[in-house]
Amino acid sequence: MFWEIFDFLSSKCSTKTADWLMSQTKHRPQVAIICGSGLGMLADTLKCQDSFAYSDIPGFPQSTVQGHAGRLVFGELKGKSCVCMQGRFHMYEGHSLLKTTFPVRVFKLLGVETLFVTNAAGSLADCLQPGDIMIIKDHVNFPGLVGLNPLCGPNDDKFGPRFPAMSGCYDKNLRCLAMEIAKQLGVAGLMQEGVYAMVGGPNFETIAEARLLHRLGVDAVGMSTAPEVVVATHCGLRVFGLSLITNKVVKSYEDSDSVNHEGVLEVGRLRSHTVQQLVTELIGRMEINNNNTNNAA
Ligand SMILES: O=P(O)(O)O[C@H]1O[C@H](CO)[C@@H](O)[C@H]1O
Ligand SMILES: Nc1nc2[nH]cnc2c(=O)[nH]1
Repeated sequence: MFWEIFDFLSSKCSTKTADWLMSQTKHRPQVAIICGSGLGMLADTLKCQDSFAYSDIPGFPQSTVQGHAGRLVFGELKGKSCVCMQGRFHMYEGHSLLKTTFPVRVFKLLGVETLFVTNAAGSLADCLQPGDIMIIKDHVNFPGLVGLNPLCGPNDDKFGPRFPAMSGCYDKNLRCLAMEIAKQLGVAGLMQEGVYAMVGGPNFETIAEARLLHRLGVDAVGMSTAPEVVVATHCGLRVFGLSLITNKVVKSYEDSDSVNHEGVLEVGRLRSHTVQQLVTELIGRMEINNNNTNNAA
């Protein structure tokens, strides 16, 4: 009963929100971008903007984290129609996973075909330094592995199947194109592919946790992204993801470094231009398949 009410509300709500947005803007986005902590400047690249505070959008959750402005920006980028979330929702804010991923289904209903997810993350791999950019090749969804998954509850067949495959959820062609663009922009030295892991947060890792993640083969860790990608893949969106490495995760008891959110945001500011260039070129050069038949509407 509980799940039935929840599911009904989610499905109805996303349709209501998408309809409201379509009544307020002429943009019909093909691409959606979710900005990670300190990466909200990605929206500044959009031309002919229509912008909405989350608090004005029916059904939208509210951002509570510093570095997440809480605005949905529509606009054009290199001839493609885009929508950009300046601020995402995290599980640790107290949102249900249905709420943290709610915008993804709204994007599907708006006709979006490709989702760009970005985040700030700590590095566990020795070869990833603060300021580097990791193209996400795959993820480990730790909350998902223990049942904290936005797809739990009755399946909404309008969006996708009960048991969606997640192998290949980060599009290989887009990953290759991103590396090619990085070479042309002269920033290939900052970039490599890796595995992102989502943990629940809001605390950063203990040293024992950091060592565990490292041994498990995780390259970068954060507190977001995986649920959005699961929901996007479930409803057939193509996904590209990148992590801006904002800090090294402390793995040694001898190391006196410690991470804080202000430092995370600062690295975002320092790398804003490069991240903007990469995303702009990638969106400009990627093919749109127009395979969002919008059959979830
Ligand atoms: O994942 P995004 O939203 O980029 O933010 C990352 O940065 C914050 C910690 O500084 C956490 O919210 C973590 O998930
Ligand atoms: N969990 C986690 N999230 C982050 N976001 C940015 N840096 C970090 C980090 O070191 N750990």
